[in-house]
Amino acid sequence: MAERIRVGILGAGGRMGQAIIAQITASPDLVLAGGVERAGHPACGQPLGQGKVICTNVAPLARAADVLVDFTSPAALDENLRAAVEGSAAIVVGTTGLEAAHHAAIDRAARSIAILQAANTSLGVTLLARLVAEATAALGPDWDVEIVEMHHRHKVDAPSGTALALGEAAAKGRGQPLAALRTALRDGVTGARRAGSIGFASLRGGSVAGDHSVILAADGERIELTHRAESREIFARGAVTAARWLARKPPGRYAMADVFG
Ligand SMILES: NC(=O)C1=CN([C@@H]2O[C@H](COP(=O)(O)OP(=O)(O)OC[C@H]3O[C@@H](n4cnc5c(N)ncnc54)[C@H](OP(=O)(O)O)[C@@H]3O)[C@@H](O)[C@H]2O)C=CC1
Ligand SMILES: O=C(O)C1=N[C@H](C(=O)O)C[C@H](O)C1
Repeated sequence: MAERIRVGILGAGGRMGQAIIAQITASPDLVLAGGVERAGHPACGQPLGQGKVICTNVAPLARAADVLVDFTSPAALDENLRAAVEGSAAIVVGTTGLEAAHHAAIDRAARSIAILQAANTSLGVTLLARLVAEATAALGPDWDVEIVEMHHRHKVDAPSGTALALGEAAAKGRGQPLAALRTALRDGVTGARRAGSIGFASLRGGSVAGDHSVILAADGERIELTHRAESREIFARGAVTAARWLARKPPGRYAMADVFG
């Protein structure tokens, strides 16, 4: 039997960390190499697979794992990437709220290790992004693009990483970067809509796992492309599929579309 792939979980005590641990425990070809949490977290020191949850630094886990899975916070990314590079571990980055400097750090690390960054690891959203790019390319700039997302009351970043990724897909369909088309948040007397722009709206409440709609609106008609996550299991499943796929890949930056084909 082939060697099992050793997976380390960054943010092991979090909502996604727990959902991913459940998926790995049910996968005979994978083994938990341990986890990392923030100092003082109740999970610190608890046994996890072949290791335990450590709360000091990521380096020992990166050395013990073939692949790390990171669902933490943007503030943790630099240290997580550094540990992955030093430990020669691949890394799946699912954390959202990333800024240009985080993406530059991912690009640098991808020169020496395999990295997959995705704001949404579900199969449905991976396909939705492709459909959105095709739709905006086909429809042209007379169709206004608005992206609406709703998430649970605990979410800390807005717009969601997925909404921004769908915005990137819509902008790509128009052959432009999102930065050139994105509108500022609307509040007060905003003036009329700027032609060709892409708008975002974020709702927060309850336990919603993640809903995203891309609305394409023209004079007299409207298309709405919607994805609804019914639970975190779809993200966890995709993250584990990505980790398995990435574990033995050469250095480089990859996306979920590479995994699902
Ligand atoms: N790509 C995708 O498909 C998905 C992405 N996400 C994203 O994943 C991230 C996590 O989401 P979720 O699990 O709901 O959030 P949680 O807050 O439940 O989990 C994050 C965990 O990481 C820990 N953490 C935060 N910062 C650090 C740090 N510097 N070092 C070590 N541990 C740290 C947190 O500890 P503490 O509680 O002490 O802060 C917490 O236990 C978010 O950015 C979210 O948007 C979520 C779902 C799907
Ligand atoms: O924080 C969440 O929960 C989610 N975050 C991701 C995002 O920001 O897009 C993915 C998913 O929608 C759930």
